[in-house]
Amino acid sequence: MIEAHGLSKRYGAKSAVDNVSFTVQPGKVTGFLGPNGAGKSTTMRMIVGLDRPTSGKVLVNGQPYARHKAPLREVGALLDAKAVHTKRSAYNHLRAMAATHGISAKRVNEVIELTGLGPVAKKRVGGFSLGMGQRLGIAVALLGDPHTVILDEPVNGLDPEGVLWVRHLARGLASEGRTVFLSSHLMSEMAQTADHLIVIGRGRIIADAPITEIIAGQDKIRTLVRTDNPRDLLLALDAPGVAGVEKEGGLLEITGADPRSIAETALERRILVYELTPQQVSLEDAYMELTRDDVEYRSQDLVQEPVPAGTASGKGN
Ligand SMILES: Nc1ncnc2c1ncn2[C@@H]1O[C@H](COP(=O)(O)OP(=O)(O)OP(=O)(O)O)[C@@H](O)[C@H]1O
Repeated sequence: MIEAHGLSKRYGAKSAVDNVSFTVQPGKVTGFLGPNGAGKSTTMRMIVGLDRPTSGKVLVNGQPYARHKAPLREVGALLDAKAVHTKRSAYNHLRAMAATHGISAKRVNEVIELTGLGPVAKKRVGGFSLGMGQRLGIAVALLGDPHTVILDEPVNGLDPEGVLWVRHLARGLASEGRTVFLSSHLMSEMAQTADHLIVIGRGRIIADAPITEIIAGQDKIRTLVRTDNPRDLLLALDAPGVAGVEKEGGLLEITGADPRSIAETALERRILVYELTPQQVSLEDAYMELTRDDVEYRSQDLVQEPVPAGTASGKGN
């Protein structure tokens, strides 16, 4: 179990993590979801003692990470897949890690097998693809057979087969009763892997709930209706929980009423409807909506507004 209490991290004037509290339970995959720069890596680094909190604390199985006698057996983490000695082979890298933590050579072979590194285990890590490097990072995280596994963006650089493999691995580890904490900026990935989601934006928690609850919360029926008489249809549909907005050209966007009941109401009132399109709110849309104000850099911020001809600011005149 991981417990964060009022955890904050500032880098000078920059607040990377801002008074965050959450619990990551064993026996589940918990997804840590947020846009770039939201504070996921910083939080994960604080969990394993690589960054010192400015305030607050975080405990792993009841103790700060550094207090555990055999931390690698307690917590396995993939935080930066590139942080390896590039001249060593994957096997030698794992052997060296194992030797310094009293872990057997047998376990090294087990994790090589488990992560599918067998065919490249004797090759120099420097020549590894992003995906192979990622698998090596996961092998290191699993070396101590830890109760708690923390993986920062584990599917980064993996091909579809690799993504599936991480998904099965995470689910398998959780089914053995371990605490599994995975970060991602992709809702679609988390939706298929996690049981529980913690969503972070600009260093603050914006959602912390079982994935089923998050999906259910987004399950609003939205229907686009085109009619000759939008006003009358809106009046006729007026009921608690039903809302409608009139868009251009007789187009209505209706929430809270299913398409059939909209059609029935229109028929009763003899209002002509010539388009009726149920809209699916995808989980990805819901996530974008949830984090819209919490994205650190938006693509539009990076695009210069074009200046219409003849309205230049006077430069060069
Ligand atoms: N060592 C540092 N010095 C200064 N600022 C930092 C440092 N590390 C992180 N930050 C800033 O803190 C904020 C959170 O960064 P963090 O890497 O934790 O986010 P993230 O959610 O992991 O994002 P990403 O998905 O891009 O890795 C960002 O604004 C980042 O620029």
